[in-house]
Amino acid sequence: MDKESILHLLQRAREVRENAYAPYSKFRVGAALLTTDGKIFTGCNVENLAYGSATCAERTGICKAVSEGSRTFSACLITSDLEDWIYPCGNCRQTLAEFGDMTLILTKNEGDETKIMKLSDIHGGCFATMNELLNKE
Ligand SMILES: O=c1ccn([C@H]2C[C@H](O)[C@@H](CO)O2)c(=O)[nH]1
Repeated sequence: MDKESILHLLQRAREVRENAYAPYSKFRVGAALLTTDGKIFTGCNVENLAYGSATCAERTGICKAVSEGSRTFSACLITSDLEDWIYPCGNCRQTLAEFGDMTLILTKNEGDETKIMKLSDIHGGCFATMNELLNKE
């Protein structure tokens, strides 16, 4: 991916981070998903009093995209309030893996430094497909 496209995704993720509803954690996250046909879907985290049922930014973005008919992604960029790299949580890794081995673009709270990898490089114990799950011992 070229630098310009990455910076555009970063800008969109920073914008949507402003909409994070995070009164409990006070930790805002923004994600921007790029589809294989060039569309961008953004998402922020949306919390509620039952902490465990918060929706992460990445899953908000995936749900928006799938609801609008897009299921094939080439990249997911994530940004947050953290001064360090933000990595997707286990639930999000599994949700992203459901839709293929996309590129992950990790960033920090500010600046345009990126860490780029494939989801499969970090998704560890997650199963990529139902077949993989069923074929596992
Ligand atoms: O990759 C991540 C990690 C955390 N969060 C959210 C969930 C919760 O609202 C808050 C604290 O974990 O950050 C995300 O949206 N994405």
